[in-house]
Amino acid sequence: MSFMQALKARWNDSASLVCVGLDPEPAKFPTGFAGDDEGVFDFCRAIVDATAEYACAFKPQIAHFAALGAEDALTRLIAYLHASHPGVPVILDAKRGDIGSTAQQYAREAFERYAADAVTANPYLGRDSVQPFLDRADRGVVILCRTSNPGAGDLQDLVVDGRPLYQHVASMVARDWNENGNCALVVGATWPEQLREVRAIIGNMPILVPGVGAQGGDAEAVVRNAASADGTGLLVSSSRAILYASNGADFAEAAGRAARELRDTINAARR
Ligand SMILES: O=c1ccn([C@@H]2O[C@H](COP(=O)(O)O)[C@@H](O)[C@H]2O)c(=O)[nH]1
Repeated sequence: MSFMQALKARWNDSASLVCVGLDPEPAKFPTGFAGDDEGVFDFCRAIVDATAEYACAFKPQIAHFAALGAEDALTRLIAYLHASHPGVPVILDAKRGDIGSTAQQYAREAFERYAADAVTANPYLGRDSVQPFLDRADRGVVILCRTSNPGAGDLQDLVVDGRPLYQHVASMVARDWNENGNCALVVGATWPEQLREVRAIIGNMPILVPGVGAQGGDAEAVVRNAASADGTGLLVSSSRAILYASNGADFAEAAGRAARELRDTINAARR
């Protein structure tokens, strides 16, 4: 099954548009979890088991593992996700993109080494820098369009031929890059107006929406402005607000509760 087929099936089966972000930060772990490979894996596994029921996808952020030298934990975590929660797609948030020969290695890293179902990619270098990902029709390519951070507009809003650059990215991906039907876009929850504009450009293509929770985005506005015609089309991603909902012994239950509450907030807005 391809990433897009798996995502559609999971939206349906879970009745959830929540993507649980996995950004391990040992300083925020509860007592008893070390910052080494073992501790990172054990913490993330507990979070995954507590939240899978409410998740349409998981999104491990590669820098949070690599900075700790915990790449083995990431490999084991994705293998664990596939084995214990089959059917829940895994998006590796790596924001890759480089000249073709290097991009090929990034594609191998995401899809062979880590066995991710999809990867985030940066379109700044142009189509050839993303082509090795696009060529993998069975895997997803989630392309940065209008990011959630405060400085997103510095470059992404620059007006080119009468419209902002992020709208060109949206059009180009929807019209030209999505030949294999395996593309999605990233648009931050912190920009509801831009979400609405992007949805109008791209039809039903999925949008990964980080920025609810710790970054303050409004989940209801995300759904109102950017759900697709059938009420899906979104992966509303939250990391810290779920992972660190409690740093006590109840951390996993608190994470499950936070994921469930986000799912319910989103679903109330879908009706
Ligand atoms: O525009 C973007 C693209 C990616 N991210 C990533 O999502 C999570 C957000 O974490 P929170 O704790 O829910 O704020 C993180 O991994 C970012 O690297 C993003 O925030 N914005």
